[in-house]
Amino acid sequence: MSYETLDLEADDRGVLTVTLNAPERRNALSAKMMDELTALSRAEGAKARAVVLRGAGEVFCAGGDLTWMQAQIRADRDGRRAEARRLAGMLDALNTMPSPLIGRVHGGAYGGGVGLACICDVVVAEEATRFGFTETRLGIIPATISPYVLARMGEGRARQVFMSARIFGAEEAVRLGIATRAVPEADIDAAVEAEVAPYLKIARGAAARAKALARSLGPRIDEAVIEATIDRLVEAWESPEAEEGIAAFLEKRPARWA
Ligand SMILES: C/C(=C\C(=O)SCCNC(=O)CCNC(=O)[C@H](O)C(C)(C)COP(=O)(O)OP(=O)(O)OC[C@H]1O[C@@H](n2cnc3c(N)ncnc32)[C@H](O)[C@@H]1OP(=O)(O)O)CC(=O)O
Repeated sequence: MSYETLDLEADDRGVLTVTLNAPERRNALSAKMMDELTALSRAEGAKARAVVLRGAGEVFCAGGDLTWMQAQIRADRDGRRAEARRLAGMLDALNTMPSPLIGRVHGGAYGGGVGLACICDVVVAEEATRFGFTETRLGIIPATISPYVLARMGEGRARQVFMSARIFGAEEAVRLGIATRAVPEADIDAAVEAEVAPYLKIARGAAARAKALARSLGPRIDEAVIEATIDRLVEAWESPEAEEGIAAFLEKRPARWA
């Protein structure tokens, strides 16, 4: 399959490196990129011995594409639900992909970008990376990503970072359980390679079953939970705060809150 928004590079060990490739928009998750990540997780990604996920340009991923979100605010309810389901479906497809998923995170990860990191089995972050659940600055909430985030950090810490939308560094991301380790910029590729290495020596089927077992025994992320997050995102898009917050970002001005 060919991809417009992803660059794929497979090596002879079965390691597939997937690069989010829309650097001019800071790798924001457009509808096209979501569909391609879903397709990849069921095709090449599912067959790889390990998948490394990274971003082109200055940041790993700026989260959901806010021009796409603004279009949902202006769409009808059925359209909004379908698009929220597109995002939730992509997160579920990646989360249930049997192959080990190793995140190589640099520069910044915001909103859905942190959500992607939370779906990875291992995350190596550059020390200078900035993280943030910035949704409440935009008048929306971390909705479809929230089950994966809660699985990493628990309710108490999620409340703090979700509600405040504060930006934090890579060391704190490690403490919160988002990243496995933080390394200097010069060491990141070697660190990713060190994280990939164990997966080249183990039985792939057993590793996939271990991943599925951990998922089934961890916090419940089933169809009902995913549907509830879709409802919450649709509700968020329907609020006047979303209209103002997203417009303010796209118009490069401070939001005017009531
Ligand atoms: C998944 C769910 C929710 C979300 O994910 S909501 C989105 C959360 N993300 C953010 O709040 C990040 C928004 N972006 C930024 O804060 C900054 O762009 C940056 C990532 C810190 C990078 O800053 P920098 O100064 O390097 O670059 P610019 O701001 O000038 O951006 C360049 C260019 O890219 C456009 N852009 C950036 N981010 C997005 C985005 N998320 N969506 C659309 N477009 C984006 C930006 O507008 C600039 O475009 P120009 O046309 O060049 O001006 C919900 C759930 O959980 O369900």
